[in-house]
Order: sequence, then structure tokens, then C-alpha cells
Amino acid sequence: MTDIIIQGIHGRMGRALCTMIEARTDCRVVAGVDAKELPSAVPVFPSLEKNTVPADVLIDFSNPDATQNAIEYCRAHKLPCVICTTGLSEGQEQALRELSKTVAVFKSANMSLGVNLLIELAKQANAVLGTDFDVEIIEKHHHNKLDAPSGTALMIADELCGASPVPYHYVYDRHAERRKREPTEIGIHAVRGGSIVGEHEVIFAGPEEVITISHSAGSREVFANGALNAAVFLAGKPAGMYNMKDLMHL
Ligand SMILES: NC(=O)C1=CN([C@@H]2O[C@H](COP(=O)(O)OP(=O)(O)OC[C@H]3O[C@@H](n4cnc5c(N)ncnc54)[C@H](OP(=O)(O)O)[C@@H]3O)[C@@H](O)[C@H]2O)C=CC1
Ligand SMILES: O=C(O)C1=N[C@H](C(=O)O)C[C@H](O)C1
Repeated sequence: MTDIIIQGIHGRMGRALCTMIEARTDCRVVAGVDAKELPSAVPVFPSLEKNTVPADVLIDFSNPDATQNAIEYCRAHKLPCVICTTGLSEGQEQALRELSKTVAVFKSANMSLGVNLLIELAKQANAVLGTDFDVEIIEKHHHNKLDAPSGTALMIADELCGASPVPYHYVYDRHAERRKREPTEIGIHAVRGGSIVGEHEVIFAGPEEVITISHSAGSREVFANGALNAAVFLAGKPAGMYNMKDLMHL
């Protein structure tokens, strides 16, 4: 049984985690952390520093400031963590890499099986198509999302760059530009509206043909399930940086 603390327990993802965990026998939520005070079945603390409940893993779906607290708390308490919050600064990304030298850290901007498979398919497509095909990424999310572009869009672009000899650079949203597109660009575009859970499209536009690989999340359950699987996977693992490739054996 993996005992989990959820940071951001009263948020959209925190609530989805609490619902999904009820059906599981391999893990349970023992405490939460949230800026909001609301009734809860488990003790909820206003900050991790105030937590008094022992646990095996922390799952973080909050915001970058709270993630910074999680990094410090997990270092001090040697607590493995699953970091799902997006919009982190380069300094915070670096602090997570440092943390992973002493603690097991699982980090993914998208905990769904589908998006992580999409990344592998997109890398394969890019290797075949090369710079004859222009790469553009479009992401769509609900109107309450704070960061743009999405962590997933950036993760897709970073993975394409990492797997390609082409020195790509990113161009965001292409407004007020009057110039021709370069073949070494990856265009990244954000749409915000209504209750869209999360959609990502990778477009390879070539001479006379276009290939589009897309993923649409039907509900937050896909992210919640992925995060719970990651927490169970991570409990007891040695220090290191883990991601969905480790979980999915990609
Ligand atoms: N990796 C993945 O698969 C996914 C990642 N995400 C990412 O997860 C994050 C959270 O998303 P979502 O649940 O939709 O966001 P929400 O805003 O709904 O939830 C975040 C929760 O954290 C609380 N919070 C704010 N500050 C603190 C703090 N200092 N300490 C503790 N809790 C705090 C918020 O309270 P208050 O509202 O009062 O500020 C809120 O209840 C985002 O970065 C999002 O991009 C989302 C879905 C999937
Ligand atoms: O904020 C969200 O909702 C989501 N955020 C993640 C991101 O920024 O990529 C993942 C998912 O698409 C939902």
C-alpha cells in the first residue's frame, strides 16, 4: 500500500485524484496540502512544512511556487515525489534535477498514456520526414489554465529536438510577424476556451501532403490514473529522475 500526500488536493486535478484513488487497493491518500480550506476526508495543511502525516510519495498538481516548496520539503525529508505541475522556471527544473541526485523524482508534463505514445509516434514521423516537412504544434485547454504554452506542447517540442540532428528553435503564436517561415522552426500555438480538458496536435506540413498526429483527453481521469500509477511505481525506488517512458517501458 503506497501512502500518498497530494499537494493541490482541492484543485481540479487534486479532486480527480481523490475520486480515482477510491477504486484502488494499491495506494491511498493520507494527507493533502492546499491554499484553500475546504472539508476533506484526510488532514489538509496550508503548506507542506505544516504536514505531520508520514507518507511514501508526494504527488504535486499545484503551481510553480508550491512546487518550489515541494522540492525543498522532499529534499529535507527524503520523500519521493511525482511532479505534474507545469510552467516551472529553468531554475526550478534545475532544482528538480539536483533533487533527483538524492531522492526519486518522477516528472512529466503529461501523465496520460496517449500523449506519451503520441511523442514516440511524432519522433518517428519527424525522423522520416525531416525538414521538408514543417512542424507546428497546437494545444487547446480550458479558460482557467494559467500557463501557456502547455507543458505538454513544450515537452513534445523538446523531445522532437532531442531526437533530431536539426537545430530547431521555437516560434510562439506568430503574431505581428512579416517574414517567411524557416525550416528549422517549430511553431507552438496556444488556444484557451471553455472546459477543454487538453488537446495536442502535431502537424507535419510538407509539399502536397500534411500528416497530423493528435491526442484529446476526454477527462482528467487519464492524468489522475497516470499520476497514481507513477506514485506506486516510485515508492521505494532509488534516487534518480523518472518519467512516463520508465512506466510505459517505451
Ligand atoms: N502533468 C499532467 O498530466 C497535468 C498537469 N497539470 C498541471 O497541474 C497544475 C494544477 O492543475 P489544476 O489542478 O488544473 O489547477 P488548480 O488551480 O485547479 O489546482 C491547484 C490547487 O493548488 C492550490 N494551491 C495554490 N497555491 C498553493 C500553495 N502554495 N500550496 C498548496 N496549494 C496551493 C490551489 O489553490 P487556489 O485555487 O486557492 O490557488 C488549487 O486548489 C497545473 O500546473 C497544470 O498545468 C494539470 C493536468 C495534468
Ligand atoms: O492545465 C491543464 O489542465 C493541463 N496541463 C498540462 C500541460 O500544461 O500540458 C497537461 C494537460 O494537458 C492538462
